Amino acid sequence: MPLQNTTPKLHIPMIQATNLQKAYNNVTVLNIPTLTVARGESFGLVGNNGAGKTTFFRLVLDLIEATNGEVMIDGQKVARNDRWKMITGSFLDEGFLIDFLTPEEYFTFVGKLYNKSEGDIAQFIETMQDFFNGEIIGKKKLIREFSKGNQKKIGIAAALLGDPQILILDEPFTALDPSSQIRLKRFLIDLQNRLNMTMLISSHDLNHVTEVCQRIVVLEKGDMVKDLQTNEDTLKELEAYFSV
Ligand SMILES: Nc1ncnc2c1ncn2[C@@H]1O[C@H](COP(=O)(O)OP(=O)(O)OP(=O)(O)O)[C@@H](O)[C@H]1O
Repeated sequence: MPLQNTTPKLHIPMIQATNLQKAYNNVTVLNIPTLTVARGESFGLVGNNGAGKTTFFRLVLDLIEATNGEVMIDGQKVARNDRWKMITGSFLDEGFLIDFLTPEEYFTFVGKLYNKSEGDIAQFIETMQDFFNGEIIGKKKLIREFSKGNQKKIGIAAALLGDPQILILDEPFTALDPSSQIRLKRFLIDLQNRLNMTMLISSHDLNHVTEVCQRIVVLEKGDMVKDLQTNEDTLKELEAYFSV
């Protein structure tokens, strides 16, 4: 057997950013000298509007090109190959959806990308029923006809359809009703505990993000200004930081 197949990868960080910079019109909007996310870590990203959170996620997912530096997932440069895509699930915004399909058609489409059978997809939908709260399946509506919150649920579910090792969600709690926010929190914590899933989650809600993430990084104008292991003081520390 070739050596690379027998070498355990456990020592390689799940996500590694090195000298990562993004500039628009010569203005740097993100500057991360080095950042490592370990396997199974739940990583929360907070920061005011325009701090660079979505830009960072777009760079991690190779949706935009870095001005300098690189991101590696599972030891592979995201900008050089596709293998990391099979272990990465993500939902940043409704641009990820195909909104002229019904949710069922969309899940079938995404499931096929991950070689899922019809039975696998039906079983997956069943596991999401609590999160969907009876509002998504069997409605005979196109995704574009659903509310923003329900579109978000469809996108988050689709991100999980390929059994990812890494889940990247941009502001997943925004637009969800309070019951759905609580269900989503429980669901994410369960995925961490049961599957050791690595998570990157941005949020403007300091309560939610500190409940769900073991580590919180604060971005300010593109710079990482805090990197905290979550404990009982973290919420207070963040509230103090953001209070004006
Ligand atoms: N395509 C673009 N062209 C020019 N500037 C851009 C572009 N995309 C993002 N920016 C700028 O990059 C900066 C970071 O934006 P980004 O969307 O990453 O912030 P964010 O932290 O996700 O903000 P929010 O909390 O408002 O969603 C902002 O100043 C934004 O105006």
